[in-house]
This record gives sequence, structure tokens and C-alpha cells, in this order.
Amino acid sequence: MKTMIGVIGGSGVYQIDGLEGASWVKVKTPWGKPSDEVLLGRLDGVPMAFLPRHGRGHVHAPSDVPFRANIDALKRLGCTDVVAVSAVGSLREDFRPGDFVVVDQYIDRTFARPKSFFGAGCVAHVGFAHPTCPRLSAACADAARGAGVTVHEGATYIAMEGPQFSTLAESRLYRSWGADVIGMTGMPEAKLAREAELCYASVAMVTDYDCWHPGHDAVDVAAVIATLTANAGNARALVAGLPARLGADRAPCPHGCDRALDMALMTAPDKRDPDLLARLDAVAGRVLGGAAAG
Ligand SMILES: CSC[C@H]1O[C@H](OP(=O)(O)O)[C@H](O)[C@@H]1O
Ligand SMILES: Nc1ncnc2[nH]cnc12
Repeated sequence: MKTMIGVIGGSGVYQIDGLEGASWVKVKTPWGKPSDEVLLGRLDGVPMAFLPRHGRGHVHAPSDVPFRANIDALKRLGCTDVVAVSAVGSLREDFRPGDFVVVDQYIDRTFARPKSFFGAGCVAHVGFAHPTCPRLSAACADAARGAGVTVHEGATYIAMEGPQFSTLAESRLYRSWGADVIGMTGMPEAKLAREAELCYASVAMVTDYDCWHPGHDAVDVAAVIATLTANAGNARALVAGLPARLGADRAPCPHGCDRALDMALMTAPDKRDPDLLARLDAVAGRVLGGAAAG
């Protein structure tokens, strides 16, 4: 199978340079409009699709990001691997502003977003003990190291609803839970990527110490933007290093990300809702086959 890399850009990352034959394309999905058009092109011969999570000009608040449409669009375009880039606050001393963190666990505290492609008429429960793809995460960590960045591999991301930043009591609570970084968009993005059978990795760029650190001011947008601006080149270098590490040809995921739906569907075939099946054409076409095509 051919590799196609999807990149979801977070705050401060609204485009990527250096794609050959790049053009912004509109993608229609049964889940509404994605955050923006998708920038399609090739990097070192490997097809790539870039989608800015908040849209160019940062128009979508975290609670309003159309997560389902975004993941459907990347799947529909043929992406096999999705790298999510995010700005995060650090909840520990040794994760410093400017460092990159390859996330491998989440605590989901969001509550105002649709979190599944499935539901009444086609119920599914995917496994999520290991929410990110170890193969893709290792490639991201290696690419970040290659770019000369300090990288921490393995960390727990707490996803908050926002848009306000945390209170001091919340920040202390999340630290006591063992969370390492905090952001507003890691969920439900990672859940939806798993449902769509995509390999997914999360590269978090530390921009601040949230508000718990006695030696640092509480986070504000100016601090986040200042760190992101200083780091934009590192994010670009990481993305540029991915094609060489992933290769143009792709073996099945050794961790089963691309087969996540094999054991997940619960609703009996004769009880499935044809309208929902039709909307699942891209996400679950592999397991639903003709039924999803409508
Ligand atoms: C601009 S600070 C808060 C904002 O930044 C992060 O966005 P993303 O995860 O898309 O990089 C955070 O989650 C908030 O949405
Ligand atoms: N401290 C923080 N809390 C939530 N989201 C963030 N994004 C960047 N810094 C953040």
C-alpha cells in the first residue's frame, strides 16, 4: 500500500512550505465542512495532505473545530497516517517551552463535541488503550530529533474544553493526576482517527507552563504565539523529515491501527441504518463494503 501523510496543523501552523505541486482543494464530507480547504502536494515523492485545524486565520474555537469532517476528509483523500501538531501547556518542570512532546496517552475532559462517527443505527466500540500509533510516533520523534529539537517520547495529554485557560486549582489537579501536557484539541481528534482506522500521532509543542509554575507567569495568548513563532521552523523541519522515515510504500500497521474496526461493530447487519452507513463510506468502507457505499 502507498503511504499518504496527513498533517493537521494546530495554533500557529496554518500552512506548510515545500510541497511539490501544492494546491488547496475543497473536500466535501457527510459530516459537514472541514476546518478549511486541504493543501495537497508531494514531499520527497510521498503524497501529503495538510489541514489547518482552526482554519487559516484561526477561525474555529476548540469546541467548534469540525473534528469529524476533518478526519473524514483526510481519510477520503487517501491518507494512511495522520500527524497532529498542537500547542500545549506543560504540567511538569522538565518539559520546557520550545520542547516537542510525542504524546501517547490522553485524559479526555472535553464535553461539548461530537466524539464518534458511530451511533444509533450503527454502534461501534474501537479499542483505545493505546490511542496513538507507536510506529508513526517513533517516526515523528526521530524526525524532531533530526531537526535538532529536544523531544520527549511518551506523555499524557489532558484535553480540556476551553476556550478559557485553566484555573490554578485545575492546573494543580491535572498535575496530581499525572497529566504531562494540556491542550484543547487532542480530543476527540485521536478517537475519531482510530475509528477511521488511521495511524495517528500527536506532536505537542510546549508553549508555556500553564499557570501552576511559581517561577513563570500564567499562560496567555501572547506567550503562546511568541513560543510558536520561534518554533515554526522546527515544526516545518519535522514535517519535512517524515517522508524519508515513513517511505513511499507502507506495510500494514504492526499495531493494528488500520484494522481497528475488525472487532468493533455491534449492530446486527439487518438493524443498521442505511443513512448512517452511507455517511460512513470513507471512514468504515473497508469493513462495511457495499453497504456503506449506499
Ligand atoms: C492559542 S492558545 C490555545 C489554543 O492553542 C492550542 O491549539 P492547538 O491544539 O490546535 O494547537 C490549544 O489546544 C488551544 O486551542
Ligand atoms: N496552557 C494551555 N492550556 C490549554 N491549551 C493550551 N495551548 C497552549 N497552551 C495551553
